Amino acid sequence: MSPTLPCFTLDDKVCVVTGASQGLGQQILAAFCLSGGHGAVVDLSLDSAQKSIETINAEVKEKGLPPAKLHPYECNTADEQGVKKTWNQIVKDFGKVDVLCTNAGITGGVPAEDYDFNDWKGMLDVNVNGTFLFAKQAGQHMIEKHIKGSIIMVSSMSGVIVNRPQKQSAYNTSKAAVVQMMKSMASEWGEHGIRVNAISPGYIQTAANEGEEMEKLSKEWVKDIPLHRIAKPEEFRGTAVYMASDASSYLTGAQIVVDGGYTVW
Ligand SMILES: NC(=O)c1ccc[n+]([C@@H]2O[C@H](COP(=O)([O-])OP(=O)(O)OC[C@H]3O[C@@H](n4cnc5c(N)ncnc54)[C@H](O)[C@@H]3O)[C@@H](O)[C@H]2O)c1
Ligand SMILES: OC[C@@H](O)C(O)[C@H](O)CO
Repeated sequence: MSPTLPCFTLDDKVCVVTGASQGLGQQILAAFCLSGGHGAVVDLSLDSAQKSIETINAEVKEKGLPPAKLHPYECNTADEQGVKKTWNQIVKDFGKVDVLCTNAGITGGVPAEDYDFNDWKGMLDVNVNGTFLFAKQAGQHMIEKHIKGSIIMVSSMSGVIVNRPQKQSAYNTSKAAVVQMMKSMASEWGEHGIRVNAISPGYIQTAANEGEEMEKLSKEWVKDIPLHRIAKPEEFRGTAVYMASDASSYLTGAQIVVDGGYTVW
């Protein structure tokens, strides 16, 4: 491997990533493990979390790097009791947590005038409440154990702009809320040396954007993207490692929008 700045290392850091069975979350946890970290895969199914671990381990091995310690956890991030139980188990298994990335999220939407209230609440429950529940556990743990940790919230460019042409008011609202949550927690926990930041991606080639309808939409989306393409999930690895590591030791309360330029207009 080529040398890089030592401050980017995550040697022996324990990293929890929610929704890490696939897509962006899997790439973020893989990046942490390739940088020396260990971690927890939190997702809705134990089976998919285990498969994700196998994929990450295979890449770490292929690159000749030291093996990462990885454990799967089945947890709905919107379930308060489930989150507490999972968090306690993670701390029992690893002894501590240095990095949390709240990535689990759902997408989709219908015109606002037709939005079923239960669907609206369901979106906010996962994207906002699920983020809060995990961040709260991490904040408590890091304060109590005097860990100068890093919390990374996955928001979206949809928290900054309104996407077109698809109508997704609940999703956009949820992602804007995540940014304010991130800033609020950064302001409260800075005195403990805990940093809280957000990655706000543009369109990524993941399962969330697959299917015939999405194919059609993506032809519209690329017209507004200066780089003229949808991102690959691995293109967020660098930003995640930067935010998790000492490379970003003075960064808190910040949102990095990684969107191929979509929000320049
Ligand atoms: N794909 C994009 O274009 C895009 C753009 C901007 C932001 N994002 C955000 O990135 C994050 C990851 O998206 P992705 O594209 O990889 O999606 P994805 O659907 O491929 O993966 C999401 C993962 O989260 C898990 N998950 C969903 N709800 C959960 C819950 N309640 N509890 C635990 N796990 C849960 C899923 O099982 C899945 O493994 C989301 O927060 C999404 O909003 C995605
Ligand atoms: O499927 C649409 C979503 O991926 C979403 O709009 C994304 O967050 C990009 O803004």
